[in-house]
Amino acid sequence: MMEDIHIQARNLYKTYYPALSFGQTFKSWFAYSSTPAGQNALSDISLEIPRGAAVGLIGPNGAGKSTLIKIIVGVLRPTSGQIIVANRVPYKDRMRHVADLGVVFGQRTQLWWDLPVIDSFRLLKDIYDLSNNAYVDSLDELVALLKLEPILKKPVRQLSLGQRMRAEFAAALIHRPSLLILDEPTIGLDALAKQAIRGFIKHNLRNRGTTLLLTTHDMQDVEEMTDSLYLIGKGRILSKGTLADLRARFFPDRILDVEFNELPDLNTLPKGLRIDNISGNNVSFSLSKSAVSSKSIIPSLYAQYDIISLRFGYQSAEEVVRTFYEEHEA
Ligand SMILES: Nc1ncnc2c1ncn2[C@@H]1O[C@H](COP(=O)(O)OP(=O)(O)OP(=O)(O)O)[C@@H](O)[C@H]1O
Repeated sequence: MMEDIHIQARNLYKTYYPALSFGQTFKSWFAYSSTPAGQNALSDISLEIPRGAAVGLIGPNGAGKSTLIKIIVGVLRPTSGQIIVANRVPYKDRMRHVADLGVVFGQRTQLWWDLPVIDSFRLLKDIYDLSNNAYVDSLDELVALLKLEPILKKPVRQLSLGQRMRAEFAAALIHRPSLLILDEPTIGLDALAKQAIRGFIKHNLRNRGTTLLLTTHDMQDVEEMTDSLYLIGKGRILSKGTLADLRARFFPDRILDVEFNELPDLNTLPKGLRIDNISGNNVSFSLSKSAVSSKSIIPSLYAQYDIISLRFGYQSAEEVVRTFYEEHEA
């Protein structure tokens, strides 16, 4: 069976031209070359996102993520190339497009600032032209999942950022869209509020088949909410795949953190272990996957040393992505 592609971009370019003053515009009519130099925010972007996938778009500041999101949302038109979302061209068919789209921008609100939260939801009911039943079903579900009951009657301006973001998610999903776009959804949130958002996405949204597109600088977001990612730099797609692929490419070794009762003489380590870092009685080792199996290494370490705790891990997503961009720059 052919995969159902939800978002497809082919050879997208977006060039921003500087705004010209009247005088500059007038001059440009007579200049030999009348096209002002533009800046390519996107260069030759092609991607395919299957329905139901959860995809992260990551890249440094200015890489072009927001520009790409705006084209997918339909508020920007590409300079050239093709964008199709659910068989529609977003910027041409905006009414039908937004009816099936939810967006959460961490830095902006879509709620009415001075109104109680519930009034924003009622306004959205009218905007999306939802039936009473559809609205009540969806609202009840979102209020329960996002724990909104205590804040429904509060004006948005009185909410903490964590409360407001939960309300933003409800507003983005009240019409049960098939595509949810999140632009830095956890920015500025404390650890608990981040966890509430990530948990909601992982446990409640993913199993419904909603397609998720996420941009973030927070690699924990990527790790917990997405299955694959596109790495963008200077307006181009530099790589795509899973975090596990990327990790295997840059950090094939596993990490073993050991806390010793007393730092021992580590000259006669079991084969395949390499010391990465020593801090007090804690030692981080690299463990080359091909050389040793964790099953055999644990008993030999315990037999040889006085160990308090031992933990296997992987290089953090942050480190993996940082290394990718560093290598790419080099
Ligand atoms: N309206 C605009 N007019 C002119 N240039 C713009 C405009 N919007 C963005 N740009 C430029 O396009 C490039 C890509 O910007 P974009 O905002 O898409 O990047 P980003 O990856 O979202 O960055 P960030 O992580 O900082 O949000 C940048 O060089 C930016 O300066």
